[in-house]
Amino acid sequence: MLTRHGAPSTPLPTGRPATPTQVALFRRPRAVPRASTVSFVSAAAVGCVGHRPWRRRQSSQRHAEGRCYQVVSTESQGLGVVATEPLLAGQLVTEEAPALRWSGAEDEVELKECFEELPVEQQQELWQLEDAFSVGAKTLSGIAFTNSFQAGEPLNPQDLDLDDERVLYLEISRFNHSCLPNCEVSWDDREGLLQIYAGRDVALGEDLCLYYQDVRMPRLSRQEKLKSLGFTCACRACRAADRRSDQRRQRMQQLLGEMEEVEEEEGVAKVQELLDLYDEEGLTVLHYRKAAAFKAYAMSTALGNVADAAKWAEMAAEYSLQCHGPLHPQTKVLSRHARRAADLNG
Ligand SMILES: C[S@@+](CC[C@H](N)C(=O)[O-])C[C@H]1O[C@@H](n2cnc3c(N)ncnc32)[C@H](O)[C@@H]1O
Repeated sequence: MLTRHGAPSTPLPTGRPATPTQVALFRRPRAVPRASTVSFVSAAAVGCVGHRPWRRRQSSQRHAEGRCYQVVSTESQGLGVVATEPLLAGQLVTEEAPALRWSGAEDEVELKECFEELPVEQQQELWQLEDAFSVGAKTLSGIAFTNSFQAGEPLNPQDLDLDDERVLYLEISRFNHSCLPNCEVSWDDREGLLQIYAGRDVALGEDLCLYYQDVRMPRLSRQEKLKSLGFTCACRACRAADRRSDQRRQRMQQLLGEMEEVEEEEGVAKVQELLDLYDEEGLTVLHYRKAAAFKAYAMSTALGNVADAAKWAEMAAEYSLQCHGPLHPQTKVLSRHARRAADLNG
């Protein structure tokens, strides 16, 4: 919340992705029937906002020819996902209903009971998923540790709580992590769907990757954190081990910390520096940019700078449109702010 700046009391959209996270134990999960409406989406323009087109075409059937991606074997990351056609920034890549949804802790026996309530076909699919934790034979909890997401879109990373609801998806589980991701997730609370959007334009044949954790830190810190998720990151950024990249990400981390304390005027300059660093680093994550723009909007509002406030609000709304789509509550709220700020600016 940015209320202490006297700016909008709207919850601040943050850059925290819904990440597959290790959960120690499990409580009774609920089996969620797999929606027959799971849709796979490919490209076609139906709308255009500002300089960044927002595009989607929805296929109502779940079949291969409706998809814009394919699951393939990768060299060093097991299975992964590649684009089977060029994608545009802000394009909905896929959305999926969870196969399992449970309150995320404590009882493996109950997890097993719940798993057994799933139709056999789904049980078999679930056993095919990666298990990065078990030594020898796969276990259900190992699969859940490796592939589940936290349900919902918490406002702050600190909100992450092991009791939170967890969700597991059969298809989306195949998206690998990258510290230079080109896709990001959005939670659709209305239907419990997880959606994946292209964070930038993507070429045919490119790997489609999410980020399982905040990637705005130097390589060694990223690697250490990812080890707790059971693997050593082999993404392009980690393989490159570039000293300048580490310096940029170190500075991002520093700026994000400073932003919590800073005076508004200095804060807007820091947001701009952060966005410039994202550009230099090729870090296209729309959630990060949306959060930064919203922060600058709030601070510009507090400073009474209506022209800047209108510019930042429009930017935040546009990023939200691209990483959440037009119906998401954050997009609606940010669009309202953008309209109000534009009116004030005349
Ligand atoms: C959610 S699964 C992703 C799909 C998985 N590759 C598969 O074969 O089903 C997460 C697992 O994929 C692998 N993985 C994902 N991103 C990776 C990366 N950047 N580097 C190395 N392994 C990765 C790790 O084994 C990790 O535990």
